[in-house]
Amino acid sequence: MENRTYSDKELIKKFIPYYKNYKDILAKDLFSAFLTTVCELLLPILLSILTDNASNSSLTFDIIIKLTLLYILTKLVEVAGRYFMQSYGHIMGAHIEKDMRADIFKHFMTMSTAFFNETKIGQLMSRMTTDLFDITEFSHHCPEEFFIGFIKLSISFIVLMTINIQLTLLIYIIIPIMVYAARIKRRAFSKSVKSEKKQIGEINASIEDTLLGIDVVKSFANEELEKKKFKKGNDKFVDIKKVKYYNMASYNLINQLFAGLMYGVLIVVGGYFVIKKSMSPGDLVAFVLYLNTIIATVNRLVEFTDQYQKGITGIERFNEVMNLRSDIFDREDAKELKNVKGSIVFDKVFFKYPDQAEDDPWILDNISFNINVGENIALVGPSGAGKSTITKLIPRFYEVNKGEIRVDGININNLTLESLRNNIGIVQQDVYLFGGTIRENIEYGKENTTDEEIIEASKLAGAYDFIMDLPYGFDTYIGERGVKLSGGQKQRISIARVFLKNPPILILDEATSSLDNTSEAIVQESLEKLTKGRTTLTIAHRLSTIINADSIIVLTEDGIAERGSHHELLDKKGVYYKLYNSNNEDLFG
Ligand SMILES: Nc1ncnc2c1ncn2[C@@H]1O[C@H](COP(=O)(O)OP(=O)(O)OP(=O)(O)O)[C@@H](O)[C@H]1O
Repeated sequence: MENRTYSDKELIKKFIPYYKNYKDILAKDLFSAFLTTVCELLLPILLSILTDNASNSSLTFDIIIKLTLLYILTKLVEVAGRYFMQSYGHIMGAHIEKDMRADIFKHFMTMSTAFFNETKIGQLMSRMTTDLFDITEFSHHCPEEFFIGFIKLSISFIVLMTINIQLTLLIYIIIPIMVYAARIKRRAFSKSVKSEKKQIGEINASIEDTLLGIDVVKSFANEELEKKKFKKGNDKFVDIKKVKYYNMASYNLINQLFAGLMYGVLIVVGGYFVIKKSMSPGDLVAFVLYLNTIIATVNRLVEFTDQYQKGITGIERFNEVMNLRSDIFDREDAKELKNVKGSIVFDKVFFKYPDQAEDDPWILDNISFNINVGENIALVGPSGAGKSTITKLIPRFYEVNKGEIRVDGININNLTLESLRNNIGIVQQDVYLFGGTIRENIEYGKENTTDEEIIEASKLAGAYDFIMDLPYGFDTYIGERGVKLSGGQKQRISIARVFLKNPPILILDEATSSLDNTSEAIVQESLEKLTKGRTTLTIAHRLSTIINADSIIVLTEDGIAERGSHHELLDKKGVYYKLYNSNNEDLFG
């Protein structure tokens, strides 16, 4: 928890608004906690009365019956209070967890592509599960534990003070020393628990790494080396465990020593006061029972510091995520892109990815070109030249560093992201389909679609026939819960999505080799239909696409080398001609 931006107090202050909608549940939770605790604290008094009557030989059945009835009553209230406390506390926690999860999800949706490229999805998932769980537990246990602890220690103090001031003060002086010593050991214990978890994580990661790369291990006959590497981590695990258990044992030792000390004081000093008749035997019994409660409360509070720390760390990490601001957002005076025709201009564009160092060369270095309305452009060039980068800049997944990109003559930075992206259709090589039905995946292209529209779009995409052959047609589940689709089938579903969206601008990333010949032909046919009447930029790998394009842009690492039709470029006898004739596959990425 070193180098923290916010103190515990500031973090708790930021967290408190989450209780706002659940004040009534919190009040009920704490009231139940209060009832339970007070009832628990009544038991020593009942036993003290019983002992005093017994030692005075004044115990009667009448007293026993009254004490028993009182005991039953307090026990019933105590049990009921605990029941309500547990229910209300956890229900409030669940509400808070739901609200925080909704907030973090909403926030993720505002983040840019760069954020998701730079952040591991696993880490984000952990924030949505582990951190939120810790915060939920904190949200009700923290008020409950501190409230109960406070009531128990203060009521015990008041009751014991009315019995014997000196003895009470003697015991209460020992408590802070006990808390101090116990906390030191508890912290050391918690630290070793963390190291243990980290080590387990490392061991698991190393097993996973070796098993995933088992072919490489075997081909280098490196099994022994892997075993040695693994043994090191596995041995370290035992060393960490040793420290953990020593710390755990010392923590218990300290607790027992101090408890022993307090009981010792009670026997010696309490016994003395009983002999001196300034305390009755019943008072001594009350002291013993209250001391039990005090020690248990102190231990619980010290142990609760672990959960408290976890909760605070969770809140801190939650806060960190919520404080992240997307670097791509709508400008204050952003305009809607309406009635789009579809011309695209790159005007002296310089670009570097956000995670690149300042002195790294530009990925796009002063790139200028224009695509007229309805034109079909093929982008070709060697791998790494920046073809995909160009296509990511048009929907503003990243923003240019210098220069500007204009759609219909308007700088895209001055448009709302939603209106810009609504007018661009993207078909990627690697199609991602969401869990759910085929219909849901196609509908993703447009809200409130009719069955006719979905059927029409899938027919245009060449997907209708294979969908109808599936067990439940459009209602067939895909992915883990349902059928597995081939690469070509997935492509066609993603094309159907774009048909439904019907955008004036298209960006296509042509598949290189993942499709078999038949699928490729169908996909190609659907794509040709899709591009009709739309401004299209295709990262082209196939000669047929390149030849059919209105114009070819040849991108190399030094920028745009040439532009023209296939025949023009061949006639020019420049870069394209050389690459084409040398049959260099890199020409097409
Ligand atoms: N998210 C990123 N962060 C940093 N650098 C990146 C990122 N994505 C791509 N690059 C780099 O930008 C350069 C251009 O990559 P890009 O993917 O645009 O090339 P490409 O021409 O499409 O290549 P290919 O045909 O292999 O897909 C490469 O050097 C690549 O390493």
